[in-house]
Amino acid sequence: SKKLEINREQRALMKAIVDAYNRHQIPEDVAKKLLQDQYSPEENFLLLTEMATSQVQVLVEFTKNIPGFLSLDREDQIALLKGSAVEAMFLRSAQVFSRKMPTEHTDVLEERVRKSGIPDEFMTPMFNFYKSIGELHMVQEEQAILTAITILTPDRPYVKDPQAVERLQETMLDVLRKLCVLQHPQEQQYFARLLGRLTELRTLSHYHSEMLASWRMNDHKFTPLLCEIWDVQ
Ligand SMILES: O=C(NC1CCCCC1)[C@H](C1CCCCC1)n1c(-c2ccc(-c3nnn[nH]3)cc2)nc2ccccc21
Repeated sequence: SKKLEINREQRALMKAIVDAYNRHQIPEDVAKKLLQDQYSPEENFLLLTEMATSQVQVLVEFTKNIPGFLSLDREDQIALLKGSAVEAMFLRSAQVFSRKMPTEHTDVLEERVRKSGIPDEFMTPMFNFYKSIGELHMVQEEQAILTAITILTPDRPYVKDPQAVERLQETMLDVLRKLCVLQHPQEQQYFARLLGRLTELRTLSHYHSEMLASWRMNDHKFTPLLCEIWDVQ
């Protein structure tokens, strides 16, 4: 039916976002590194800050390709990036964790992350989120559009024109809804489950600054970009 069909304009929008998402992959795959060796908390924290720093740079490039983003107020663009960076990091970590790999690799990866130096009390919410993302078996279009929807969240702090952001987010939500029906015709509520993950993601990112502070080590060093984005140091 007309209602459900992805029209030409939406197809172009989806292509722009997926191309940007694929173009801006994380350079060095952290999963490969973690599967190779067990590192100390200090080395793991350094790995996290390196990966997170490069992911923020990738996120900025990806965001610039979201149709309409660059026509938003400049300060609102910064507020949206700052407000979504931690969520985008956990979403990308979940996608790295849920990537198709032999079961024993997933088990080793989970073990390495569990023993990395992250405080135990955050393991449950973090892995619950990773597993709930994994169970969705998202196609890359869905992953890319979900990341764009996370960035285009109107109620981030300091956004001056939330309506303009809401209009862009609604366009993305409409494409994602149609895509979900097409990709997962059996699962009635797939789209709703997908959006439910964004609520879980926001909750997980509330723990973030506390998580960072309680890594089992002293002297947490950050890059200048992370100090900006993570409000630390
Ligand atoms: O590097 C990583 N994630 C990058 C993935 C790609 C985008 C940028 C982040 C970290 C690893 C760092 C080294 C020690 C183990 C975890 N990571 C995390 C993770 C764990 C704790 C915090 C955190 N934040 N604040 N305190 N701890 C953030 C991310 N979850 C992962 C699941 C699968 C694979 C890697 C994963």
